[in-house]
Amino acid sequence: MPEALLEVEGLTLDYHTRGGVMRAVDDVGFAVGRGEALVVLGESGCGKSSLARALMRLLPRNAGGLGGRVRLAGRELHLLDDETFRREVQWQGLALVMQASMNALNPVVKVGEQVAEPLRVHLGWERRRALARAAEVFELVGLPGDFLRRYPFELSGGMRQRAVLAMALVAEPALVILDEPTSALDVLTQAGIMNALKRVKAELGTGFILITHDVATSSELADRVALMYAGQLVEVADAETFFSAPGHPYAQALMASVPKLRQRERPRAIPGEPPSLLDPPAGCRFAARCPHRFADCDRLPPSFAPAPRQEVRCWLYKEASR
Ligand SMILES: Nc1ncnc2c1ncn2[C@@H]1O[C@H](COP(=O)(O)OP(=O)(O)OP(=O)(O)O)[C@@H](O)[C@H]1O
Repeated sequence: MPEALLEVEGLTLDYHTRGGVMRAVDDVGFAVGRGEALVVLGESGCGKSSLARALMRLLPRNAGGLGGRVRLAGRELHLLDDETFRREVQWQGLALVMQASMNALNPVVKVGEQVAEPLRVHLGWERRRALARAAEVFELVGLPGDFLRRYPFELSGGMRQRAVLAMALVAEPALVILDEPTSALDVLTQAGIMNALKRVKAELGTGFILITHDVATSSELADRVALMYAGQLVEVADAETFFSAPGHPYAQALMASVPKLRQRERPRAIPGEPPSLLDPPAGCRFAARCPHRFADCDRLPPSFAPAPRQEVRCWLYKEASR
């Protein structure tokens, strides 16, 4: 991995619900190198958006128990108060493109003004300079400069998504978190957005955390993959290793569930359901669905077995490394 840009250790986030306290992000740790794209992959409800919210401190009212250490370019973000975090880290350090944010653009404000807003409001740039910078970023993400003067309803879904991406990039953050950036779009539009992201990555050296449930999308941009299951990471590996030789039984099952061209075997669904985050099992969270389950899996939670290119949270690997 290149020099670490973002280092996350022991990140946790709880929600207070009627049914009790739910730990949606449980002891999550990973690193993202400079200019690197880490894909956080996992099925719906496993805690991916909660992870993004925890990193950006954009928490709903019923959230609590935000814990862990987050370092960005060596700066200890967890030691900052909220006010300093918003002023000094949001937009310039870390920026987030939230799920469905292309539908959250203000309908009565021209797109260019909205994209320039982080520069004007957070960095105090005057309007003309901010709009000129917005025009540069528009071009970078593949939007014609004259679209600055359009209203959101005059743009297609893909164009609006590019505009939201431009807004995240406008203050040149070191790292952008993208939560399901293409899930509401058709495949051609998705491909266009992924190409725009590749271009930004190559030209600006921006780091990315791309959150998705879609294996095909993830393989487009990923340098490394972090696979999430029931609130925890279960595998962190470089992309090539993950896609060619997934280690965790859940990773293997996930890859086997993806249809592939010219494959004789049918895609296999993963039987069963993930456990409730309100009452997760004491041992491995995937044990109930795992074809390789043995006695230890139900009794004790596995920790990560470290390996240079692939870390796996599974007793099979712990046993092997003993
Ligand atoms: N504000 C909240 N209050 C209570 N529970 C919540 C809240 N937000 C999310 N959850 C629950 O936390 C768990 C993780 O949700 P999260 O949205 O982070 O998952 P996800 O992997 O991003 O899924 P999706 O892709 O469907 O959004 C889920 O069980 C969800 O129902």
